Amino acid sequence: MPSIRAPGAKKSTTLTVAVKCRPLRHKERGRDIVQVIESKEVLILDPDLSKDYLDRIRNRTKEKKYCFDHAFGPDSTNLEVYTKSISSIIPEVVQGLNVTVFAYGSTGSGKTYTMVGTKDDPGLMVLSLHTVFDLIKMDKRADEFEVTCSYLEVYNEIIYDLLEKSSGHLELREDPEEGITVAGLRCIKKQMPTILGLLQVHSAGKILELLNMGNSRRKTESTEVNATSSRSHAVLEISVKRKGRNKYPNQVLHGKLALVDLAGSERATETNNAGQKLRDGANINRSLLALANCINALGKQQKKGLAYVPYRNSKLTRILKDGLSGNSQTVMIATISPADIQYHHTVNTLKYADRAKEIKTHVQRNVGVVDTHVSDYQRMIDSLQVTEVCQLKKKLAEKESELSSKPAEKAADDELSWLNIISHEISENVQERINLQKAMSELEETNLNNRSELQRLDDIISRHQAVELDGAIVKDLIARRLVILDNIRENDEAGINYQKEIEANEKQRGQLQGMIDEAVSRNGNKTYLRILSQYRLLGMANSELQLEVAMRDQVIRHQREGLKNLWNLLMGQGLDEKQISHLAVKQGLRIEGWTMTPLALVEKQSSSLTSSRPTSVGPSSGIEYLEGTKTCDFTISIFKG
Ligand SMILES: Nc1ncnc2c1ncn2[C@@H]1O[C@H](COP(=O)(O)OP(=O)(O)OP(=O)(O)O)[C@@H](O)[C@H]1O
Repeated sequence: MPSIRAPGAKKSTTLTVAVKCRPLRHKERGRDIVQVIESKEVLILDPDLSKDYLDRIRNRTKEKKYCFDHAFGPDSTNLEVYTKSISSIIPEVVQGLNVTVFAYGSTGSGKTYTMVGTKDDPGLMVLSLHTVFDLIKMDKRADEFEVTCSYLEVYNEIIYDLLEKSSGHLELREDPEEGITVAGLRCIKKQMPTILGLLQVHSAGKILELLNMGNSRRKTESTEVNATSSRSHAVLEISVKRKGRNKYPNQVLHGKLALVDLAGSERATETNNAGQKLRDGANINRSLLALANCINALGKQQKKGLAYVPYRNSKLTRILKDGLSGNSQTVMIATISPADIQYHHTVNTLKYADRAKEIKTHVQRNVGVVDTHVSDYQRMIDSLQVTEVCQLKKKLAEKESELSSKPAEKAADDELSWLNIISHEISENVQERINLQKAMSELEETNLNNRSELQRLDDIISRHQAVELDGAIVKDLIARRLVILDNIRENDEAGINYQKEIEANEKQRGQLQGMIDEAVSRNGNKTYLRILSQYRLLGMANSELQLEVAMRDQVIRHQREGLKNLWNLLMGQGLDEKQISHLAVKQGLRIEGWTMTPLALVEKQSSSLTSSRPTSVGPSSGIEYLEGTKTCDFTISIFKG
């Protein structure tokens, strides 16, 4: 019997921010200027000792104080950080919720130490993994669990697999069911109670072994501040699928835990590096800049409503999208150094963390079904990418080494490697275009919502003005109207920039294509050309499939919207669960996952729902104007008929 899913309850939660100050190192010059007060406050003393009492009372001091959810001093262990700020939310992962933990701070401030740790002081990645396995072992129900683990790094805006010895470049995919995924990323799988899977892992210990191997593959460099500075952003993802044996047998709860060790947040110039290192710095900062922009926009969203969040501006922010805004309970660990020479970095990190406190996420249980058309489709594309394209790449490499062993063909060889680079650039160019087009359509959607809110506001303002009701209300509504207009203007400006980027991207595509066609027409090596054209054709086919997937995502989003309206309509009629189920049965439909009556649901979701009472417009507008509408959020999935 075909089925639809009942609306799921969403829980709004703010980002948890914890600060950890590392100990002053023996070799470190300078003075300790950080004080942690009552496990919540962080006081940064003025690094300039020459300031006298008078300067201080004239408020010329650079002393600063911040308050966070948790603050840990130099004596705190990783276990303490874990127990107080994370351990309570890890069990949610086993219950189908998403959790994201990321460490942010300047180079040498202790991010890797906190996330990975040492043998004597294991880090948050290790402690969380143990908890996940322990929780599964202790589970009393007869449910089946599947735990998979992947570990990647983003270096110079390229994604590498840390679980692969020599990983190629990996690409991001957007799946309407799974969210952002990385095609071709190696996943270590453990199934409980039956152990199946390609790569079997019998315990957390085995995964930890692989994790250590992955860490040793991370791109590190010696900077002036840190001898083994991580130049990349590393993301460990632990995914837990739980399949019920008795109730809803084809229902799967899918929780994800993402643990992120970011690269240093310092500016490239300040690490006094040059050449490749400087390029690393610029690219690391491109991702971190994008992250800062997203955090700003998300903070603004709490105050202003529908601000556009530019997740698409970097690989890192695309990967972290769910963790930052969407369906995730998120913890930020801001790491700082106590040294006076690090004052500016420390204050920058704390300012950033202070802003992040404002971010709200909306957590919802991820419920799926065992089999879906969508994931089949995605798997098909991934296998095309991973197997066929990889095989062709291998053949190409073989052919190239064969050619380079013949001196007479050296010129052809050079030409061929050049062609290879160009082919890769074309594929990157297509990816970028898809990304830009999606960003454009998201922007348009945001502005569509802004415009409809504007329309509603205008109607209500004119109604209020007509009957000359309370002037204060009209004043508030007009102020809100200005905020919305401001949002629309900013989004329109961002749209113009995206449009320009799309045009530049198309121009580059044309140039690359022209170069490759010319080179191919000049090259005489028939075998190579055959393989190359096959490779390119496959690459094109893959890109086209991706475009189709992007368009299909859009359709699914609209279907989701349609179904949401349908539920709103049903609930607006005041029907109860029994009546709706009865209607559904008559239509040959089954409703899955109903755990409470729609009325109870309406009450639970009081922030987004309205009954006959008016409700507020924006998250903090304090204005009430919507009348008599009921709305609710829900999830849908695609079922085989
Ligand atoms: N809590 C701590 N206790 C003891 N030593 C620490 C602690 N935190 C960090 N350290 C030490 O400080 C140094 C820098 O730490 P780490 O490499 O973790 O910094 P990072 O923020 O990851 O730097 P980068 O961004 O350059 O990779 C290391 O030698 C580490 O062992």
